[in-house]
Amino acid sequence: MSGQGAYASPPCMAAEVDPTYFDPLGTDAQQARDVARWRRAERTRLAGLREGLGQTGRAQVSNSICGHLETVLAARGTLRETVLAGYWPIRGEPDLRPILSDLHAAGVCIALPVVETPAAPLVFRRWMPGMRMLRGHWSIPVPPPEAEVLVPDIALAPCLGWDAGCYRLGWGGGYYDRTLAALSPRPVTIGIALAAARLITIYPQPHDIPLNRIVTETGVSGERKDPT
Ligand SMILES: Nc1nc2c(c(=O)[nH]1)N(C=O)[C@@H](CNc1ccc(C(=O)N[C@@H](CCC(=O)O)C(=O)O)cc1)CN2
Ligand SMILES: Nc1ncnc2c1ncn2[C@@H]1O[C@H](COP(=O)(O)OP(=O)(O)OP(=O)(O)O)[C@@H](O)[C@H]1O
Repeated sequence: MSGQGAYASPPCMAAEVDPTYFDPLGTDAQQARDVARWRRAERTRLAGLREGLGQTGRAQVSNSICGHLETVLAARGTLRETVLAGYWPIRGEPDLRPILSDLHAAGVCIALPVVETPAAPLVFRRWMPGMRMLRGHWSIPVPPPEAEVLVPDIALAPCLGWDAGCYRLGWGGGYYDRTLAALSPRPVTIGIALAAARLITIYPQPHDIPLNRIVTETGVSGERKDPT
């Protein structure tokens, strides 16, 4: 971009007239960059934390999470014909495939997220145990293109980090936030995380959408209700 007219409005010169002038937009941009840098460092640390558990530790975590998740879902009554979005585990994420298979056997429609367009909302496609999977964006296994597109009633979102406000830190693509922003009504959202991945805050930004609950290997967070 060059020359005048490339911007929607002329640059703000107020600080040159009065250096103490507070430019809220400039400050927000700096803060957003600081948060993005902090999040990148936290993602590396939190991925290492999960790595450090080893396969046996991660399997124990996955087992316990499946148990707590079962309790949370059972409290919702029958889920027959409900669409529940899970995920195919990557990079040490808790493996919920056993519970997804059980739910499928109980008549729940299971969907998995697919990045069909980068930097756009996720698409959810129907999954069944044993289904042929393809490698999608980021090499994540996804159902084939002929699998039915579904809209989830409940979405499980894997979290690298989380906070007490039920805010989620993911892999940095912004995919769940974009997806939840585009869905109306929003699905019930359940974050899946390691207890030790709890942060004091993820420094929520305007685009961050909190989840309704977080399930870890040690239990279930209180429910965060959506504003009505
Ligand atoms: N198992 C699983 N499936 C999932 C997700 C997930 O978190 N776990 N997703 C949850 O969203 C979606 C994929 N998420 C992705 C998140 C980031 C990038 C990515 O390209 N990351 C960049 C960094 C981005 C940045 O920092 O600006 C990279 O690592 O180069 C790709 C996919 C859908 N499927
Ligand atoms: N609704 C949205 N519209 C446009 N851009 C968005 C939206 N939500 C998030 N983003 C972009 O995505 C970037 C990454 O967001 P964030 O750090 O919250 O990712 P994340 O939640 O960790 O990622 P993921 O959901 O993919 O695991 C943000 O800097 C923002 O620019």
